[in-house]
Amino acid sequence: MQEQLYRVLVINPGSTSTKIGVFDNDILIVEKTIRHSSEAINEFPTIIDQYAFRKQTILEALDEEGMNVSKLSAICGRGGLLRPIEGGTYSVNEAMLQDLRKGVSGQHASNLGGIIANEIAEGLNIPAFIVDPVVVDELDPIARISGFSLIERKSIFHALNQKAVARRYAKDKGKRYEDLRLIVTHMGGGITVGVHKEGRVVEVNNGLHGDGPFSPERAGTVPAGDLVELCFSGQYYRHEIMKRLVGQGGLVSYLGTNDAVTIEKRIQKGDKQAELVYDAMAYQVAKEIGSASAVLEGKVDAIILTGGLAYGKSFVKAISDRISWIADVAVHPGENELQALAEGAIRVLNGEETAKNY
Ligand SMILES: Nc1ncnc2c1ncn2[C@@H]1O[C@H](COP(=O)(O)OP(=O)(O)O)[C@@H](O)[C@H]1O
Ligand SMILES: CCCC(=O)OP(=O)(O)O
Repeated sequence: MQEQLYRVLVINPGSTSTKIGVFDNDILIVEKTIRHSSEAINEFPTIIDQYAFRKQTILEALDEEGMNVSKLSAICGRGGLLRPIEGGTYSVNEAMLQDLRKGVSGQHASNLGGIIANEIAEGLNIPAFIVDPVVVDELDPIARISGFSLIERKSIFHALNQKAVARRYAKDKGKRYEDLRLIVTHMGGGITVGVHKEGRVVEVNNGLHGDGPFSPERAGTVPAGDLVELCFSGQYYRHEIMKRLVGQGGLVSYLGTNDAVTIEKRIQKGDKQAELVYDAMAYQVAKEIGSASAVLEGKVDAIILTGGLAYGKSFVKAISDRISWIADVAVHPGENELQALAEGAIRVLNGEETAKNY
């Protein structure tokens, strides 16, 4: 019997890029990454204000590739900051759209994934899905304790790619993901270090506006008392401080750009400040991996480095030199997110799974 062909458009809005792919079943036939400078992104006061710009970017990219959208079977977007939920493929519904528009758990570009997928799908009368959104929550109870009873730690991370890369690593080693103890470090616009203990992410830093290493555009953990003083100094509005932490934090705040490639060039030309800050980011990532290894009591099968920053050889070396004593370091540059989104949609289209309801 001939296999049914499903053509799926996948949409992955990240903080520094919009990535799209078109798949015929699990075969990628079109892939496009559009990078956004921090200036371009910072022109928009809120994430939802980026909606028309991101959607237009996607439609233009499809047009450039000569892709006829009328042949699509479904559209799948990266899921955003919803209420905490278990992993899986979800149909986009009205409750989800409302929460994404509101930013019920915060503001991040991935909130636009489900919204744009739904908008294009509605016009074509086909289903829209999201898969493993950034709020997938498998934290152990102990990991939720922040040390301040009014504030609970949250699971906000690159769930889609961390899970996809971890599963791929297990498969390559001929093992089951559920049998491994891995530390997966996704290094993109945000950086998250997840402790994958036998198939569950029991500990991870909240890479949006919680804690962990600083990243190209996020502040990560900052000294709490000093932050409180700044908030009440009368110098800043709430939204300004938030923007300094998310969007204008990290590399952007020290060096004015979220682009590690530009920073590497500046370092090669002798820019000492760029060298110090870039190495400080590697140092903080290494510290977070060290603390993740304590969660696993030192019994770590492998440390996986992934995301766009994992293309940077000197950056990867600066981390590896500090942590390779813990376990083998596997480098998986870029991400598996487009494939993981397509596979999640196709599992539902071919009846292998039923889409979950939000
Ligand atoms: N070849 C490369 N070398 C070093 N850094 C890179 C390279 N390619 C991309 N990056 C950096 O990776 C970061 C973006 O990672 P990515 O995973 O694409 O982020 P996001 O999905 O959050 O937009 C940027 O700082 C970018 O400059
Ligand atoms: C909100 C956690 C996921 C994240 O930081 O994604 P980007 O690196 O794509 O911004």
